[in-house]
Amino acid sequence: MPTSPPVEVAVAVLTRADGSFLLASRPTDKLYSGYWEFPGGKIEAGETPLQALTRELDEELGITINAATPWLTRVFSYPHATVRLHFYRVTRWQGTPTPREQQQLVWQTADKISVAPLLPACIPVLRSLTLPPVYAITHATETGIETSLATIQQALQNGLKLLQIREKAMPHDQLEHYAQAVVQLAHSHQAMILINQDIDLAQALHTDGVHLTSTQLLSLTTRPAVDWCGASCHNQAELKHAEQLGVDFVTLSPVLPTLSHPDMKPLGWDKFSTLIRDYSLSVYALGGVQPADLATAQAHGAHGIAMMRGI
Ligand SMILES: Nc1nc2c([nH]c(=O)n2[C@H]2C[C@H](O)[C@@H](COP(=O)(O)OP(=O)(O)OP(=O)(O)O)O2)c(=O)[nH]1
Repeated sequence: MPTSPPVEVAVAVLTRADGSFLLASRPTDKLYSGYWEFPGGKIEAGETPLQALTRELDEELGITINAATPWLTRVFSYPHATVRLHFYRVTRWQGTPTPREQQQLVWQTADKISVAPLLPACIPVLRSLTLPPVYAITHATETGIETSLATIQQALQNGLKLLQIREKAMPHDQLEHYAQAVVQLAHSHQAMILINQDIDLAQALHTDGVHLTSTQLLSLTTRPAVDWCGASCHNQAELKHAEQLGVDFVTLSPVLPTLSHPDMKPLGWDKFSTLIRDYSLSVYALGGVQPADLATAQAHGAHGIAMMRGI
């Protein structure tokens, strides 16, 4: 029997400055009535996802979108249909969200959801929403350990929440000591810490997980047993494999010319956004990017930016 194409849906993660986002209960006349969901609805013929979202937020909440960036696209199969959800992050709007379809509205944070049940397709997205916009990567072999630890401490004090230890040329003994110090620093600031490549060390030091190299990613057929798993990607094949493996997020690089990989041709923002159009995982733009590039990265579909220098 031929399968029908997925129903295309545009969905808004309407986010306030404090990081909380809006959930709405589904009205009584709809399937899954009473379930909580992100505001949005089906994309009509001839509409782009953003046009549909603009219409839906006006109809459902009486607001006008001022700033929205593409985020994740996830396919989910319900018994009644398969849906493809085009998530947008909406950070600025005009008007106050007001229930226009007898729905209830509630502001929530990803780590503390107080309403239930959620539409099943929304649940995996909550994990992605806990990921911060900046992902820092260490380069202590270059700067020296003391400088690196001082820089990390300062960055943590300034709000850094996600860090990868990537010291490919550091002798193993030294790496263990350095990593121990970084884990302690990160955890004392409620930041997450991943280790590049070394799954055993990541587990031994009670880090939050591992960041796979692209070669390691392609060689794996099952996801490592860690809480958080990131992966480095440079092309479509790696992006696809990361999805199949079920990692939590990826970096895609190099976006711009970068000191650490001077021989690699940068993707540029257009190719970057083409590669991750309709992608289901959070993507950090990496390679030559600076804090000032965050808005550009998000406008091109990135979750955020990853940086070695510039933290
Ligand atoms: N709006 C929204 N829909 C979601 C989410 N998660 C999820 O699986 N869906 C599914 C449920 C539905 O099958 C589909 C959206 O359809 P809908 O019935 O709400 O669409 P609509 O507002 O255009 O309403 P209608 O014209 O069909 O009555 O997407 C979500 O977070 N928000």
